[in-house]
Amino acid sequence: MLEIKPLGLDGVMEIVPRRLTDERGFFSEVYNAARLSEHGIDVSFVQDNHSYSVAAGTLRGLHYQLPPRVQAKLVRVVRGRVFDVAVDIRKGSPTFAQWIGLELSAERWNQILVPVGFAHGFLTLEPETEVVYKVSEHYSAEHDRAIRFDDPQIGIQWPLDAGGLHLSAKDRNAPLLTDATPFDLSV
Ligand SMILES: Cc1cn([C@H]2C[C@H](O)[C@@H](COP(=O)(O)OP(=O)(O)O[C@H]3O[C@H](C)C(=O)[C@H](O)[C@H]3O)O2)c(=O)[nH]c1=O
Repeated sequence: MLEIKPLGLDGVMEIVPRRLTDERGFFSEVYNAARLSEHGIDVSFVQDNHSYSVAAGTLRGLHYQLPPRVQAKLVRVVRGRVFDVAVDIRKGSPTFAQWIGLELSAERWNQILVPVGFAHGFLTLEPETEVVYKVSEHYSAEHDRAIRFDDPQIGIQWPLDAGGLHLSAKDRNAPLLTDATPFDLSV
């Protein structure tokens, strides 16, 4: 019922659930804990989020929550397309500051699993894009943190086109990874 592909950074996976089509349209189990567990993915999610971005070129991220409110995320696009990015921010990790990017779209029907210890962000590639995602820990404004999307130490190759970039003030003024709140996510 689903395809799972490691993306080359510790635990970051692409997941593609099947769409069962008939003359009416399709049906898809977009989240099934037992199916994921069969593939060794045992994350309990406690909150569903839904973000809608009007314009292409909207960049949300890079975000994470500090311990003890760290979050794993299961992200998918139900309308439009995004370039989705996970960054390893675990102090002491051999792949610290490395990133993985993946296009998620309603058409591809694919998802990305972002484990605890990774910052997450996405750039919308079409207007009117809707992203829905599960998180494994409730939102905590006190533990919510951001890192600059264009941090040279990380070096994400965002597919920016000539259009403007739409950022929140929080993201525009986010610190670099080196100046981010010191934390040890390997706990
Ligand atoms: C994340 C979150 C936010 N909020 C409130 C806080 C603000 O009043 C408003 C917008 O929050 P923010 O600007 O942080 O939203 P995004 O920029 O889309 O943040 C998300 O962007 C990237 C892609 C992520 O991975 C995170 O899940 C999340 O940080 O919603 C809540 O009430 N609950 C929540 O779980």
